Amino acid sequence: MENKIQAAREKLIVALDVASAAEALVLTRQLAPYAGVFKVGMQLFYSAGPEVVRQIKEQGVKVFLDLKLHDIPNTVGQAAKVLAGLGADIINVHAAGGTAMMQAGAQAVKERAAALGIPAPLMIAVTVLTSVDQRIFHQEMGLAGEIEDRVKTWAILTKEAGLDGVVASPRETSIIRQACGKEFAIITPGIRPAWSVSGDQKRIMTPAEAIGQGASYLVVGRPITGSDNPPAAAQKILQEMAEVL
Ligand SMILES: O=C(O)c1cc(=O)[nH]c(=O)n1[C@@H]1O[C@H](COP(=O)(O)O)[C@@H](O)[C@H]1O
Repeated sequence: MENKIQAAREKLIVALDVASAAEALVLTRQLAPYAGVFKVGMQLFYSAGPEVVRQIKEQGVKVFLDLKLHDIPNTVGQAAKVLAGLGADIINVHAAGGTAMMQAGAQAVKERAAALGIPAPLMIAVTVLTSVDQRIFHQEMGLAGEIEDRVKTWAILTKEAGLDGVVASPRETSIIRQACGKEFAIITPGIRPAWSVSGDQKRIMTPAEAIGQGASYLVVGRPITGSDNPPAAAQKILQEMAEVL
């Protein structure tokens, strides 16, 4: 069981959606025994600045820098180059930006990492956000068909563009795994243990279900960071993941 707990820890990403480096570092210290990766998103990065990436890494954990780049290829390439220099382990863009944009980001990251002599971060594309349901997809975004078909198409495009994986809901994981193979990284937010509230997330699954579908990593934020006892919540989720590994 100890091996399975360790394997589960490598797959658990805690979303540090907090407003300051101080709060992020307290959570990282408390939760590092249970999670191997910590996610710095827009709120934390915009308030604490790039330095927070290094501060979190000093705790001996990996950093997923979730800034979801989405712009013209040149702009994304230049921005990705800067982010690769911060030492993040995972960086992401939006697949909706298209092949040329994803390629520009991926190439810039590889070149910058090679120039610095550091391992290249995983370059990941966000498919359809987990807060989007079929109604929003059709009526507000004006997209036809099923969400899972769009996710599959974008996952294949992502792989063809030379990226390492995608962010998607756990509900699309098995379709992506089938289409893109076992080496392709699938990062799944929208994780809600049976004891937690769904909030703004729409396409959700429990930690055990997401692992059962073949997710490479699970992103969990509020069920852990918003609980009265974050380490206990993280431990409970880790246990649930380990039981099905
Ligand atoms: O790229 C992401 O990480 C992401 C993509 C997505 O489709 N859905 C999604 O929730 N996320 C992120 O995953 C985290 C989920 O947090 P909780 O809903 O609090 O568990 C947030 O930090 C989101 O920004």
